[in-house]
Amino acid sequence: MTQRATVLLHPDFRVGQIDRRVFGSFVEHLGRAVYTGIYEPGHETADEHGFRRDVADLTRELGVTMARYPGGNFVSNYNWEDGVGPVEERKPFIDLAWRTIEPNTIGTDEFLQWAEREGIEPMMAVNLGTRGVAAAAALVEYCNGEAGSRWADLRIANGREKPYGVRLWCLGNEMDGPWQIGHKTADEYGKLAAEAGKAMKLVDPTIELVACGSSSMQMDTFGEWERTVLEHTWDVVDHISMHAYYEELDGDRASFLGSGTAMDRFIRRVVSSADAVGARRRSDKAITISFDEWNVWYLQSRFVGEKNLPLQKDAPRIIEDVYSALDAVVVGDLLVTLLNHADRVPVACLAQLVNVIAPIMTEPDGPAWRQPTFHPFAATARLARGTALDLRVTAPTVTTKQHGDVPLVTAAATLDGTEGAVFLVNRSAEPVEVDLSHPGVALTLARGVQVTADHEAAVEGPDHAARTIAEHVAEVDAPVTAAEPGRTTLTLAPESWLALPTTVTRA
Ligand SMILES: O=[N+]([O-])c1ccc(O[C@@H]2O[C@@H](CO)[C@H](O)[C@H]2O)cc1
Repeated sequence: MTQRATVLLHPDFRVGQIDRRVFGSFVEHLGRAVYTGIYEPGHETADEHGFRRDVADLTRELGVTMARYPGGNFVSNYNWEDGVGPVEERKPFIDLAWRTIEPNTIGTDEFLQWAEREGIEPMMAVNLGTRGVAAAAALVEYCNGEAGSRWADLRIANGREKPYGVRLWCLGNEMDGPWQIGHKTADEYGKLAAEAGKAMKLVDPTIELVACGSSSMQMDTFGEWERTVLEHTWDVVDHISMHAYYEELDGDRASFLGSGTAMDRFIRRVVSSADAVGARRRSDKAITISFDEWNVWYLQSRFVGEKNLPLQKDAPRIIEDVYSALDAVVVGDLLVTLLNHADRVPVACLAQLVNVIAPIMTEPDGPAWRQPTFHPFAATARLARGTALDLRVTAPTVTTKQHGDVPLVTAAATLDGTEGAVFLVNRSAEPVEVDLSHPGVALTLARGVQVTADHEAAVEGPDHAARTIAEHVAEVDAPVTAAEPGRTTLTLAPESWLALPTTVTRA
């Protein structure tokens, strides 16, 4: 018998306004993200600054609103001063995070000017691994200061008069992770982050600060880390970070397809941890979440075994995961989860943008192309505007090894005036009938985008990616099987993600 789910939608039931920064991404000095990724002078599409036009065009098509830089693990041993000033005077150094010789050809100015040209809001991270308060405050002054002080004047001497006005700042990266250069306990990090943040806001009171949360929900210190860090930083920070990567392990497809539920629980737990600190302090402040690293990453199954990286130079090929259509369905489902938490997750970054666990791939001196995961992100960034609606979803569940019971159908909906979008995921291997109930509301569902999962391992290179996309990503009519006033029935394809533009009018 066909499985059924119900989704109740009403324009008055709302989660919250969607912050466009939730469609951010991430450019780290890692592998080929920067060199031969966004930047490759001599490439046939390179602009006058040496940045690849083909990559920038795909970035625009992807709909990325914001980009985090320069790390990631990279930032925890980075001296930002080494990456500014005349390029010919910059010295290479050993990036200890990825054991790569970093030439310092691209630094703060080059990145910020690229982001500005491409209309992307930058999100900068400061080094709280090997450095501290003074270097962090100096970098804010370098980026945002007006003429008349040392670091702002250095920026001007380096050819940039106007302050960049970088609004979002990460206080370090994954400082709870033993792999991090300058790894700290929650107390050590919390105290340092509070002081660095205080100094940074004294330089520019308009900035927003992100404290490091846990590197994943599986960290032994998860929960206690958030509590301790927020106790120290409560008065100075605006957001706490979350990072999560999901992968299919041992062919356990059901758990992998349930990743969005794991992300949902992770968000609820971090919100609870933050609110518990606030409650104890009798504070009305709502700390929000910067989910500044999320994606599918074959981390345990591939990367962890390859962690003893040899020292390399010239932008080595590391962490260049190749994605399947199944991965794309999961990415779409993770976006559904983020939309459903629009009230507490204003900032998120798909990690990363180019070549490194990325929706966009390049060959040096060759083409740039989309991975299957490109499409659910691009469609969501394009369609999800205005307010996220608070849906009521009733769906059959499946018991998974990793996450226990997870629903077989997930959904999100957004509304901007009378224009909206509905996002639906079927995690089951069978078709599912969804009764979309919209009492008192006339709903039209237009042609949208569907991704259906595949069963093959992804193969490197543009040809396989193009074939997978041609076979599994399609523009489709809304799969409506019945409609009556206040109720529309749709059939969702097995293991699929669907985005449909809607118009919503009160009947
Ligand atoms: O679970 N792990 O073993 C693990 C290891 C590294 C790790 O790094 C994070 O992911 C990297 C790639 O985006 C970023 O540079 C860093 O912030 C995140 C998780």
